[in-house]
Amino acid sequence: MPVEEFVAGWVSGALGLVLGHPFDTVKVRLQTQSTYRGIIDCMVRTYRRESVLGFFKGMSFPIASIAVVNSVLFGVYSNALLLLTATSHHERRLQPPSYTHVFIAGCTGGFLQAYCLAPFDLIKVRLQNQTEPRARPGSPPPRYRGPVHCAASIFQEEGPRGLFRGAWALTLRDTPTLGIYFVTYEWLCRQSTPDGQNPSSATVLVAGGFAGIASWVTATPLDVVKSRMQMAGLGQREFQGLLDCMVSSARQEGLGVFFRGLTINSARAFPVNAVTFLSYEYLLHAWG
Ligand SMILES: CN(C)C(=N)NCCC[C@H](N)C(=O)O
Repeated sequence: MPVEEFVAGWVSGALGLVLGHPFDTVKVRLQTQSTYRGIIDCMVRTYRRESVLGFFKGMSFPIASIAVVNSVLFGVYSNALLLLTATSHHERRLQPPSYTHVFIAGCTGGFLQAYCLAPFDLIKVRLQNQTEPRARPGSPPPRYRGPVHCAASIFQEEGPRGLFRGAWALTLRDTPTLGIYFVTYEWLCRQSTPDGQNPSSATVLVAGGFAGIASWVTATPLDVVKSRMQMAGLGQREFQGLLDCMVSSARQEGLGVFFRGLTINSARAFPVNAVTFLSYEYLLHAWG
């Protein structure tokens, strides 16, 4: 089993993550808290109350976990294509796989990464939603003191299964949308690259960016549901399950609720995924 894809997936994912985390914090807050009037209001209030550090809350755990999550995604994707088409990454420029194979391999990568991602994503979302400024003498401490304390508290208060809160919504979000992600990327690369050649860096950047946008646009409704289910259990709203979360959110806030965070998600998706694909292709080429 080729391992380069796993390593390239890890490095490229980490670069994209640091770039996109501030946008991700604003998105999560818009999706789960109804107190903000929009993106700018959320950014201004976060900055005023928590300084620039507020945008980076909850980033340390994803950085640690991206090694597993992104390498599983890219590694499983590439190895699934190897199984389906009997071609390695380098051979695929001369013998491009069908879009059906790309979609199936992307869905497989998405499905498996969702299970690795679930507990890390839960902790990230819980920490991102803490709006308290950094601890000052006399001010009440935030509920979670950091990622390890957050994981331990969830384990104690909500049980081991609590760490997988929202995992089902996450799996439903990631399985088809990662198929869309890789199909969009492949399609855009093939449109602007002569047969048998490697796509240029500019093509990879644009195709990666639009692959990110296409996948996040389709992922946003289930992303909202996932974030809300992850925040349930904190003594706020409780849901009976995924369907209950969808129905009660739509009843109380209208159908528009499923598109919360769409703009910021798309704005974040372009640079994050442009950098992710560029570094992924670059590393595989360099090791080639
Ligand atoms: C729609 N979904 C779930 C994705 N496209 N996932 C791939 C993640 C890529 C990058 N780390 C990001 O956060 O955009």
